[in-house]
Amino acid sequence: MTTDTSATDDRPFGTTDPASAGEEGAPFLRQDDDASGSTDLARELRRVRGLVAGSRFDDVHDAVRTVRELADHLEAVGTMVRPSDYATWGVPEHLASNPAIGSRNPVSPPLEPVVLPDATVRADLRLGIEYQGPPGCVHGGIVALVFDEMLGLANAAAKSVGLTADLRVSYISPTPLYAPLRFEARQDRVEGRKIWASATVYTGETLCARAEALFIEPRGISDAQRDRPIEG
Ligand SMILES: CCCCCCCC(=O)SCCNC(=O)CCNC(=O)[C@H](O)C(C)(C)COP(=O)(O)OP(=O)(O)OC[C@H]1O[C@@H](n2cnc3c(N)ncnc32)[C@H](O)[C@@H]1OP(=O)(O)O
Repeated sequence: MTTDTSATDDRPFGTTDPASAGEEGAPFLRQDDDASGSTDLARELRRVRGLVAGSRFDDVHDAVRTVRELADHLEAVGTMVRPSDYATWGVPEHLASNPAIGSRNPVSPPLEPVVLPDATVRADLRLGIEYQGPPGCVHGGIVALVFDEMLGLANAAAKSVGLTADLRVSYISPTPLYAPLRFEARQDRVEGRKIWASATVYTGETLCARAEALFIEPRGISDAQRDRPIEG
């Protein structure tokens, strides 16, 4: 496997300005497929993940061989991206490998956030057995993961950049698997480098959990980076 050191050029990633969203919201994040098939590959691997975690099998040794061959093939034909290529704000493509929302990461839940005109970010989704914690319910760590991402996106919608410093989740009632879930996050206030944001997840009328978080803007952020927190 070779290493790509030139991953800092312009890529088709970005966000929608809340001002241009209608009442129903507009897709917030743009993570265009790079035409290599990587996004489709991640989609199929998500299916595999759900099937492996949620099925009983008599004998899957043939599948083990197939998947091992696939991994060997990908290792041979791929160009490894170094995390350090994406280590600064303003280099957006790292989003694709994000475990909460990355289009190329098979681990990421099926998050398709929309932004509302008031800069609230909303995501409607269902989570399958691969996200199970208590029987029939979503794992609390997964709820926290989705909250963290949604809160970060709400900051991006409000044109700010922050690292999570403190994240508090109150689990009010179990978050059911396979049920329609609605996550909503919004930025509450900013004081200097401190950013407060909050979020909820409901199934129907039932509040499952809520989150409150403090983010800290990294030192040395420029106005341009603040203005375009994901596009860079
Ligand atoms: C668009 C995609 C969105 C993605 C969202 C994903 C979010 C993430 O996963 S981020 C990863 C997880 N978070 C981290 O790794 C952060 C690790 N922590 C750090 O790097 C540092 O602690 C950091 C940057 C947060 C703060 O460090 P630093 O810049 O030195 O801040 P510092 O100057 O000490 O503090 C600034 C202020 O914040 C306060 N503060 C800092 N940390 C905390 C905290 N944990 N709790 C409460 N207050 C805090 C300080 O008291 C200080 O307050 P004041 O100005 O009133 O004195």
